[in-house]
Amino acid sequence: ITKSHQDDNTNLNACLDHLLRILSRKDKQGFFQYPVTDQFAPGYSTIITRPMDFSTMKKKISQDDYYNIIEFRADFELMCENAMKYNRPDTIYWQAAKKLLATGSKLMNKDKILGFRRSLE
Ligand SMILES: COc1ccc(C(=O)NC2CCC2)cc1-c1cc(C(C)=O)n2cccnc12
Repeated sequence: ITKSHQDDNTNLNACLDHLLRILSRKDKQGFFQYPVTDQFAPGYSTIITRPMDFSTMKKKISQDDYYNIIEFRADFELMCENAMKYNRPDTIYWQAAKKLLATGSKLMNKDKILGFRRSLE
């Protein structure tokens, strides 16, 4: 019997929720939990055209917005790259983003993703 589209998404969403929890736990200071506001970061919305944060990624999972793990990883990388673009290398935000990006790359490297996909079949 063929699996319904909904089944596929349920497995994928369970996978993505798991990845989000692991990555989110690394952000102990909460710098990536919510959208950055211009109030805290002057000029942020003009410098960063595609903002991303963990709460937005969580909402996208619940709305079935991610077709696969690659799309989820792209949003994660966007979130880290935004922080390394807006903030200078000597800031706590730039350094936190770099560390987070390294964790994500290990967690979602090509082989791991292949393994995930096989487990979804
Ligand atoms: C949701 O975003 C945040 C939430 C809380 C904090 C925060 O607790 N900042 C205090 C630590 C020194 C002030 C910072 C941020 C924050 C993230 C960021 C990012 C991710 O660029 N940021 C940049 C400039 C100024 N503040 C921030």
